[in-house]
Amino acid sequence: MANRNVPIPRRQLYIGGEWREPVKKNRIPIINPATEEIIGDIPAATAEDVDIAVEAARKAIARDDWGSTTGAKRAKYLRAIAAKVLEKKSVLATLESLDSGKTLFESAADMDDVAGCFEYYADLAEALDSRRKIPVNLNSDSFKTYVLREPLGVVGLITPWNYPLLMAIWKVAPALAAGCAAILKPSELASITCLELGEICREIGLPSGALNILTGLGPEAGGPLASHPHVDKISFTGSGPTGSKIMTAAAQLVKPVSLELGGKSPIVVFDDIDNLDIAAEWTLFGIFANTGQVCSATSRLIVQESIASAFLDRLLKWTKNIKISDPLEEDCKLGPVVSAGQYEKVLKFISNAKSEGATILYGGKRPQHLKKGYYVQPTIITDVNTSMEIWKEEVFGPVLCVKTFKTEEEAIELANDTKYGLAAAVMSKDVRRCERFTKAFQSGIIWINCSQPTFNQLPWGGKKRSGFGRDLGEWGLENFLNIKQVTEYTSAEPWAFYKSPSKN
Ligand SMILES: NC(=O)c1ccc[n+]([C@@H]2O[C@H](COP(=O)([O-])OP(=O)(O)OC[C@H]3O[C@@H](n4cnc5c(N)ncnc54)[C@H](O)[C@@H]3O)[C@@H](O)[C@H]2O)c1
Ligand SMILES: NCCCC=O
Ligand code: NA
Repeated sequence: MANRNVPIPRRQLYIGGEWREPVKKNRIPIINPATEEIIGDIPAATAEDVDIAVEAARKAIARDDWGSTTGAKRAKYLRAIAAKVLEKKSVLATLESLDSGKTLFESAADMDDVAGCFEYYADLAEALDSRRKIPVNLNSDSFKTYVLREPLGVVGLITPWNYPLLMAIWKVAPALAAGCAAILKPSELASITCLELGEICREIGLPSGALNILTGLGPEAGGPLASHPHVDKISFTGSGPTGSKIMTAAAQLVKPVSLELGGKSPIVVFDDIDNLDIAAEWTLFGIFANTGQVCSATSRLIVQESIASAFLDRLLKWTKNIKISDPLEEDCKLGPVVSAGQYEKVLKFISNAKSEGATILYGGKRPQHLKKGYYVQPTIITDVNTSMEIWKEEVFGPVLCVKTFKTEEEAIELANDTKYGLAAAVMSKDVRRCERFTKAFQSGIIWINCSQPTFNQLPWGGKKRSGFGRDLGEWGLENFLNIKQVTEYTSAEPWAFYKSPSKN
């Protein structure tokens, strides 16, 4: 077991490069979901703190050391942050697990991803210097034109708890690479590592106000950020209902938003797969990794009827082998869900499925050997029909529902039978068929013969009610850039649209 006695730092809000007590001095308890114990507290920002942070960010934009630096200089800061994250990886990973219930293995992998994401956007920040001003040839003797890419300004980043630091960094790294000044509002359910990012920024000497971190409740801290007149954009990751509120607030000021929301993603398994075990493992990884609290979790298994029984049999064998324990224990593969609220919500989805007539093939309860903590067994549900809640709604927990199909057409129809459109997976050795599914799936992310692998270079986001806009890749950087066209009249001749008064 890793050292669970890692002290939980008592931090304040990180504003203008320093720690600052919230104006109203309120704090929110930190709960370890594995023990249900209070292990510390975080500051609770309100509208007053948002105002102070926005002012600090505006000053940073106006200063030479941030707003008008080169991408190459900003890249140095990003690389310094990446190096510090790696230096502190073990403590950060432990804190992430204590706060969110994520297995230590996954938390450590997240820290590598966090550092990799800063490195990736450092490369893009450097490359931006040569793309900052692009001439556009009009074949005109009278006009010279070019297009500028400039930082968008002050940006608000509102993020969820499922990958507490990683989801924040998917926005922080490109925002800083672009030269914006950012205000990060992480989830009140898991904010520790985001506050530690503040300490890292302080240690590496990030110019003050370039990144500000306001922990606090959604409506109290996130709400005023979304509706602030001097915040130029909101980039949000979280649930659909909150996304809708943020879009409504932003709409009042015609403020741009990007929304990364939930999903109910399908994984379609065909009978031509060579190896049932390989497909079974990907299927389980697609829904039980991070205890199913993944926006892109492939939570609907659509399996060809001819192999359904054999495949379910294999899934059960693999599922029974998953170690469920305190996330800091070695080889733990399934920790608790994040909070009491999430625990109740997941169990309610399972009991509703049962009362609607579905069969709980495996799991569905608290594991018997764990008396405390928000643990839910990995759960597989069969006899599902398309009108059931469990087929339609995002559970955000370790719950897989299963349907069978006979034909390819039927599989596509079932896969797209959702209001969401984040991700979709197909398992088949038929290359042409995989191409047909790639085209037919109504989603932003397609996995072929796998589920969930995620790379910094690739765009991340969905369609339908999974939101719009893209994080990651070059698209993630474009989110934070203003495109400005510049047109110069270069002719010595008059424009001659009006009759010249000197000719009267
Ligand atoms: N598409 C993606 O990339 C992606 C990634 C991770 C999570 N998610 C989604 O996130 C959801 C789970 O995360 P969650 O429970 O933290 O979501 P949530 O919507 O409850 O909270 C997300 C963030 O919004 C803040 N917030 C809440 N109410 C607010 C308000 N009125 N105004 C401004 N901010 C407010 C919260 O404090 C938190 O920081 C799931 O639906 C999941 O699918 C999506
Ligand atoms: N692999 C990272 C997925 C992020 C969404 O929840
Ligand atoms: Na917590």
